[in-house]
Amino acid sequence: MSDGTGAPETGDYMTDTRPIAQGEAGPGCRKRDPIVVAKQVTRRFGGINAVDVDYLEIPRHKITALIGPNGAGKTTFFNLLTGFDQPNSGEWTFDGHPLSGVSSYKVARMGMIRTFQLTKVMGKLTVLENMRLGAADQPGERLFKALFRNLWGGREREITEQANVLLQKFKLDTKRDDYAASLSGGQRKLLEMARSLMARPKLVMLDEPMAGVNPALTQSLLEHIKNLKAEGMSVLFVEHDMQMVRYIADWVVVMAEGKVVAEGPPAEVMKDQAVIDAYLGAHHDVDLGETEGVQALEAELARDDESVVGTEDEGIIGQHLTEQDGRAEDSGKDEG
Ligand SMILES: Nc1ncnc2c1ncn2[C@@H]1O[C@H](COP(=O)(O)OP(=O)(O)OP(=O)(O)O)[C@@H](O)[C@H]1O
Repeated sequence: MSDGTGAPETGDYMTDTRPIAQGEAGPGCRKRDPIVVAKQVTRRFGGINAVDVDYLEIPRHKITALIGPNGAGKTTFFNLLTGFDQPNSGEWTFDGHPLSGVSSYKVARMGMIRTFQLTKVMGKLTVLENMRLGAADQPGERLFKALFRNLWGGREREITEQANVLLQKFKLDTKRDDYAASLSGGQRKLLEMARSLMARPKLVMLDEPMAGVNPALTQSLLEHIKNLKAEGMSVLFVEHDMQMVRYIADWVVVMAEGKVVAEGPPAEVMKDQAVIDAYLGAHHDVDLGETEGVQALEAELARDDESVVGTEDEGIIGQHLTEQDGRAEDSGKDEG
């Protein structure tokens, strides 16, 4: 810290301790440096207001968790921001550029890349071929390629080199010539994350990156997410597991019934009454901001079949419950 304001040395995003919000944290609060600004974004399915976000800014160079109970609208909001779905109303900008109505392909080219809850790697392509598909301007089989073979040949080599570096980082280099279908669920998640980096994104959006991942790979995924920030990217991720959120998120946005009901640093947000109400219903006295609080909640939920925190087979809380029930830990999910 050179200037005493908490601003990082150039490029050191891990040590930036300046407040993320301008002023008090709360739903729709302004950020010091937003990368996404969304206004009055709505999406209805029949009579359901799946997304009804009045105003939201996503901070740049930070890891933001988007949490909320099942059906809160998190995935729909991801789909809207990235052009995979169209809103009924609303507008948003990414890095200062208006993005509403822009196709998913163009959104990706502009540097906003997402992964999916269920991975979308191509099983019949090799790991390396999947990686090459992720490059922003991969030449493919265009006429130009034939005409300017040397030029494209150089770019193709560059893409392969970039893919090899990433595969090594993600410890998938020994699998590079294997079909993606042969990878475990956790390895496919790693591949999808590695592939998303081929386009050199500014914002990486991860939809439930930890779900179904074997605990042995969870730590590695968490470190990779932290590394994205260390390398200057912004991250927005959906996660049900509160421990994970507390471990890596700088900022937490809470959705319930399509709306943003709370925002703030993880420890504070998890004490927020609106969050507790949205998640816990009757369990008002439990503090999600502390490990002991989570344990107390586990014990309480174990006695209450109706409670929903995350889903039955996802997340630390869910895992504990299934263990206590004497059922398999990874029931029915992809294993890592
Ligand atoms: N294509 C669709 N058609 C009809 N309803 C939909 C569609 N997609 C989502 N919904 C509804 O919109 C609401 C929000 O769903 P969404 O999947 O965005 O929630 P979520 O917060 O991502 O939930 P989860 O944590 O379970 O993934 C839900 O009521 C859901 O049933």
